[in-house]
Amino acid sequence: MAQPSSHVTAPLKDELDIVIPTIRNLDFLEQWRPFFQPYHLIIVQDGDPSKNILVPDGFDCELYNRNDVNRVLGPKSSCISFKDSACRCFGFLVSKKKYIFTIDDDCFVGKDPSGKEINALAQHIQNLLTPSTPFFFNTLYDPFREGVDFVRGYPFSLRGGVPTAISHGLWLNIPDYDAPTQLVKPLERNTRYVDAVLTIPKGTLFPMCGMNLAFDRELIGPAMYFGLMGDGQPIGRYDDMWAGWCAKVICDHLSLGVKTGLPYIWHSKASNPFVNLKKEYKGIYWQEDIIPFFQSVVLPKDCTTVQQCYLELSKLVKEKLSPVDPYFNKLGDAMVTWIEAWDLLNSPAQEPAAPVDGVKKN
Ligand SMILES: O=c1ccn([C@@H]2O[C@H](COP(=O)(O)OP(=O)(O)O[C@H]3O[C@@H](CO)[C@H](O)[C@H]3O)[C@@H](O)[C@H]2O)c(=O)[nH]1
Ligand SMILES: [Mn+2]
Repeated sequence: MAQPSSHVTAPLKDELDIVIPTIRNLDFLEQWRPFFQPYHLIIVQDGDPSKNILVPDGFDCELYNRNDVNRVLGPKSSCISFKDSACRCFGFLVSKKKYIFTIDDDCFVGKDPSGKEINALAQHIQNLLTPSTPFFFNTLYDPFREGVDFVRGYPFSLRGGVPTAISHGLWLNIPDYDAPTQLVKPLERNTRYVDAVLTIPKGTLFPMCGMNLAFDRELIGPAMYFGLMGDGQPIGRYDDMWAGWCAKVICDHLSLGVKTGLPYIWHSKASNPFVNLKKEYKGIYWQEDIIPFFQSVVLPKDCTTVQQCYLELSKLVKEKLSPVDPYFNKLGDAMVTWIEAWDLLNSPAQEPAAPVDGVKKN
């Protein structure tokens, strides 16, 4: 039984937007109502814009469909994917808030081992508001959690940590497996609740999943581009992975932190593994070249903003990865278009975007 909304806190309710990419009705919001109702939702409707997406009453939300994306961005809309969850990054563009929480519409409220419902949003906020420790590993995990601290031998000069840019949550029930793994393990369910939050060490990449993810938009927003995926592209379902690799390299360069672990959500996967295999198979072998590329990236010292780092990265993507496939030339150009769109929509003079074809509901 969901907690009555009167008993649920709503930290940062005016500084955080919830971004949901969707191709289906959003009934799942009923279960999240106690946790999400105080917040503003940005819904990015993918696929056919003429399809009517039902949103439960009582949520403060704006819904953007593809017609809105094209209207708001004009020719720059070419950088926003179509028919892939990558479209969610349009919501990151149009938000005006400091924090973003993005969640998939087949993710539900999880329960911790005591049976208590998990307020995933509050845990992400706790992760983002406390420092990360990428330069020296704390063996008792996140030292800024209640009841934990730095262990003996941890340099005092490093105990201040660094600002946290990304909070990566996990999933009970259906784990975020790639299609081959899901095909050979169709019945595997994640029942393991690990009560830990870890900073991902500097110099280490990780597979960022977009289904239960929060980030500080002012610290790392311009790097959270989910790439060119889906319709018309040779690859899909690597949207969040691409953003995670780019963002982690930039976080390392700018001394920002990335945390993974709590909170858990309950994932009841809606997609088909055979369809997924067709979308992601190129990514499965391309990533054997992509990962060494990101591991080798050294950004110039004079890159001091996320945008500068990202534009430098786009040049390296075109130079180093286009021999893997010409797609990376197109992706490198789309990365530049994304930054142009980001700077356009986030310049002080810019009026906030608003859906016209989509709907604004209060
Ligand atoms: O063409 C599409 C397909 C889906 N969406 C929306 O995106 C999310 C994720 O879709 P779904 O839950 O069906 O996919 P999964 O296989 O469970 O998860 C994948 O999605 C990414 C994580 O977010 C990652 O690639 C995989 O983990 C839902 O909200 C769909 O409605 C879409 O917008 N367009
Ligand atoms: Mn899913």
